Amino acid sequence: MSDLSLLTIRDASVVRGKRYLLNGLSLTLKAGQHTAILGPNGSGKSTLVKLITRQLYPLAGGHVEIFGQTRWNVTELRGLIGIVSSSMQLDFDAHPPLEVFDCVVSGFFAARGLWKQHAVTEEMRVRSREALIQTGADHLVGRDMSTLSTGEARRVLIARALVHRPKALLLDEPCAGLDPASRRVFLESLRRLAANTTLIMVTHHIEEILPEIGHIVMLRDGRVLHEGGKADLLDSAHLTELFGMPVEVTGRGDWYSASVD
Ligand SMILES: Nc1ncnc2c1ncn2[C@@H]1O[C@H](COP(=O)(O)OP(=O)(O)OP(=O)(O)O)[C@@H](O)[C@H]1O
Repeated sequence: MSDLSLLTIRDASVVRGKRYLLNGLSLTLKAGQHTAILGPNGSGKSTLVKLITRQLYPLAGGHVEIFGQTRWNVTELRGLIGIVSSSMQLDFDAHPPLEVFDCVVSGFFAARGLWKQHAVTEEMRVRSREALIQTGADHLVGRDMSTLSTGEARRVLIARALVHRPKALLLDEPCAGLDPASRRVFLESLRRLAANTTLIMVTHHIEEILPEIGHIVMLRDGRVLHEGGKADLLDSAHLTELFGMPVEVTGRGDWYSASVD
């Protein structure tokens, strides 16, 4: 594992009105360190993702660094961290129609679909095909995005993020909207990606934490409540504290599950 910092956030606060969405949050993730960011509804997970994508900025004094860079543009960011959230999916669902392969290739142009001005090279096509194979979505080529199931569309969007060969993938609620069987199949495909890319999963379900993920960040009230190794943190006492009610954690092989009385 490399000691290179993938993400360093120091003393980041984000305020809306009188409310602190993030409250002096500090966090360092290392390259190669697969991580789950876990927290209840309203703990600040989406706000944290928006801070990384620069949809939001911290108050003065806060600091966000990605692979040692404090300034980056959107194009550079895609090569550093590929970001896929369930809300992004809505952008690709609607009109006009968008074919799966075009959706992935258009990732090179940060566009929704291909237009006359986009010069698609053979290398872009090769990389798009590779990315679709990596996520197990190559059989969907030819379909329209609006006809795909939630899980299928998410695989295509992850492939779209992978065309940039990012050093890390940030997956915001990657299993939202998936039934239990689809979720397990989808999680198995994410496990394969973990071999080549650092995964950062944002979730409120410990059932989604892949065996490959060893590092846990617990968010509550806009700050880091606990951070550390999976074996130390994924237990009933820590989850009860995190969610503010009795939670019973059970380990099943390399996976975990939680139940609430
Ligand atoms: N624009 C805003 N104005 C005021 N409050 C906001 C705004 N955006 C978010 N919040 C509040 O900030 C808190 C953190 O929101 P955020 O969406 O980051 O939480 P989350 O952990 O992603 O939650 P969830 O799991 O429900 O998606 C919530 O209490 C939310 O109501």
